[in-house]
Amino acid sequence: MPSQSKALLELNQLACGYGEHTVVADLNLHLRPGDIGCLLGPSGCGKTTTLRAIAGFEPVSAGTIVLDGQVLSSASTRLPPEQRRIGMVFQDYALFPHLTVADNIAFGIHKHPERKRLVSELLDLVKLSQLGKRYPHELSGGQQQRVALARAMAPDPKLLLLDEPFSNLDGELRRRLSGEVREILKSRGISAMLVTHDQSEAFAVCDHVAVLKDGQLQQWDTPYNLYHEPATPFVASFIGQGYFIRGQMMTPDTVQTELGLIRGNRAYRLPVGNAVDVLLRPDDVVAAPDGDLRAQVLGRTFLGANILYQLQLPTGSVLEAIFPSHADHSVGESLGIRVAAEHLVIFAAQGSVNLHAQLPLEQVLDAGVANS
Ligand SMILES: Nc1ncnc2c1ncn2[C@@H]1O[C@H](COP(=O)(O)OP(=O)(O)OP(=O)(O)O)[C@@H](O)[C@H]1O
Repeated sequence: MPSQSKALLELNQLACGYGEHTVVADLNLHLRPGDIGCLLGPSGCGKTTTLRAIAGFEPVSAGTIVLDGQVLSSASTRLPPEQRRIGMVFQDYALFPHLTVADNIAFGIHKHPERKRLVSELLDLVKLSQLGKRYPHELSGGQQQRVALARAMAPDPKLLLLDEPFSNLDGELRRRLSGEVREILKSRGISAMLVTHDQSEAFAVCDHVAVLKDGQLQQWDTPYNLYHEPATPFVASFIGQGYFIRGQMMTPDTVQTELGLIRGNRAYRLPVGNAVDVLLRPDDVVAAPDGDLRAQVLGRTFLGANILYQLQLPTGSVLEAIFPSHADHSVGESLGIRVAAEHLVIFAAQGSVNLHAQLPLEQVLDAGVANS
């Protein structure tokens, strides 16, 4: 997966903030040409600040922002936003209310000799060719967002920045438009960086995602790796669902837990004998009707094709499991389960560790060997 191709956008040891207040520090990431990247993290972690620094609206206090080999920002230089060849799509679309859709799109290319053709192409691309003469207030939210996208694409920027582009839209429209935007960007090979705090949106739209916490980069990786190979406990709990259960390293690739002996698909660097926390996603737990390991249904959420169950183990530990909804279990029912984790995610145990209190060994051994 890692490619040797030259990065389009490089953030190198980037630090930025407001006055003396550093918001983001030591941020390193490289976006490849044609890729859609994402800055994801909880409110206040510095996503918008980073995006605004890339756009040239905020200074950087250390490190560099490099686009296509050119240093745009450093502690001593800042190329003005209009000279960066970067397009921006804002959360509130920021369309000009007194201009038609076509004139909004043409705004940044009014001197271009082929302006008419370009506007017509872009209208087609964003599926608004019938609405060129309308004004923004005559459009739905999703249509306004597509105009904003077309307007940002018109000057042929090297990079598009999108700041929470779907946050004003709800549910189904949000999901559909985010898919459409990905298709539009991919069809033109446009590189983009998007800000969101919505993990499912980041996964649906982006090739690479930076998870930020308190202005620190936790991981820059593909959605698949963030989910299956989170680098830190924060990423593990921020991305997707899951619970940690306590365990003990038995060999470099096996952990003893109350769910039995769980084997990973590689050797881990944690010393044998150490207490660890093992992440179990709902899809890591499968039904084993005749199994010895039992769990009680604490709660259930019907999701259509699947049901998400909250389960309690005999020790009191809680985990989640997702099963197809044709097997319908009620709260209070006892289920046989086993672990089928292909990507075992293990961290050194967090907080105070009392392994024996958490994991009565006889119970562990009674539970048998899972996933071995
Ligand atoms: N203009 C400003 N002056 C001073 N501090 C600011 C300014 N804008 C943002 N901050 C602070 O910088 C930190 C990061 O803000 P930022 O907007 O980058 O976060 P974010 O991750 O985009 O959050 P959200 O998801 O809520 O938009 C916050 O503590 C915020 O209060």
